[in-house]
Amino acid sequence: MLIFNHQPGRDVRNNVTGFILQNVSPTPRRGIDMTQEQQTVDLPRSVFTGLAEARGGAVTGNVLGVINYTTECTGPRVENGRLTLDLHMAADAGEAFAEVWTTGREVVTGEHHGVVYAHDGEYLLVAGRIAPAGRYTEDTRAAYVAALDLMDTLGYKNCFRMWNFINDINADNADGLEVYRDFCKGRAEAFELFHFGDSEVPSATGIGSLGGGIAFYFLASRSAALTSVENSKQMAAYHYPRQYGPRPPKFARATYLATTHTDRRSGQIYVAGTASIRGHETLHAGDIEAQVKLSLDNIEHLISDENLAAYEITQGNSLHNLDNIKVYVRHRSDIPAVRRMCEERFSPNAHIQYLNVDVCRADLLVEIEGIVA
Ligand SMILES: C=C(O[C@@H]1C=C(C(=O)O)C=C[C@H]1O)C(=O)O
Repeated sequence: MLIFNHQPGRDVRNNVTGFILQNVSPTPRRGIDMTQEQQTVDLPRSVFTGLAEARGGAVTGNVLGVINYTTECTGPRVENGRLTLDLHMAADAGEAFAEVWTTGREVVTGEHHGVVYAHDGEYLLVAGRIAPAGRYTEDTRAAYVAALDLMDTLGYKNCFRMWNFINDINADNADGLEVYRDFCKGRAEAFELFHFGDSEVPSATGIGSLGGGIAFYFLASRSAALTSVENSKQMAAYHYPRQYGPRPPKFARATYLATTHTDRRSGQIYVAGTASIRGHETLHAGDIEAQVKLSLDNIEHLISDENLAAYEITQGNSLHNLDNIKVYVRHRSDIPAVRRMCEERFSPNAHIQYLNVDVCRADLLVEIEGIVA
């Protein structure tokens, strides 16, 4: 059973949640384990490639997983020994691409309460899917619980990045609640069950998709050092006021991942989906160019030494250090203008994918994410 949904006589929520409540201990999730303080670990890598190349094994090294941004949502599954998830994020085959995650060690795959995973002793990739439904809170909670329980069970407690692809993200659910807000409720409840403090939630993307209910994939580490980073010019999403839904979106603006607990100069920065928001408000409704500019300005500030000083991180980053970039654009006709503006500010060597999907607030036209690697 690889898709979460409610069927008469089989209540995934009660099964999974009941199991968890007996097993979760209320200990802090993170914190420096002194035995690990000086330990050095490698950092995970991802590349964008064509679907056929990813399938044909053109990517060398140990593959943690293949995420296909393609024309239908299937999986997650283990295919040719690799965790594979197909997301419905492309209108046709010409737009499709694969994101391949690689690691330095041998990878083992498996399945746990409906989620599929791959791990190498240091990093865990876990993927799941929730079937299309009239309501999502309970299935989201159950699916997240399965994934978070897996992290605890296998010992990958440092979850540093989550991606969520939500079909009909701005539509109303069966109760008149926006689907995105319905999803946020289930996610917040799952984090609560696992005693995640607000500053322990990972960076994330919560974005529209073209079909398939809700699909997700998460990355977690066993011993890499992790710091959640906020943007001093934006309100932390987990503090958004009630007007944005019954439970706020629980994610960090970025996560800083380093090879040792003392390294504050050469880590990776996983930048969450970033939009035209200051404080908690959407700015420039209806103006695509102004929204692109503010999204880029937000990322530029987020990864700057000025913002990172609060975390004692000094890397001298600019937008030229961002790579593995995804730009989500609500209206296809806006893509040429968005592309031109992004190319002006990102490095000419950056790998950038443009996707035509809805964004989590009806007034947002664009959103951008990436990695300083
Ligand atoms: C654009 C925003 O949120 C979006 C939704 C997210 C989520 O719910 O996980 C994470 C980042 C963005 O994809 C925002 O609130 O700034």
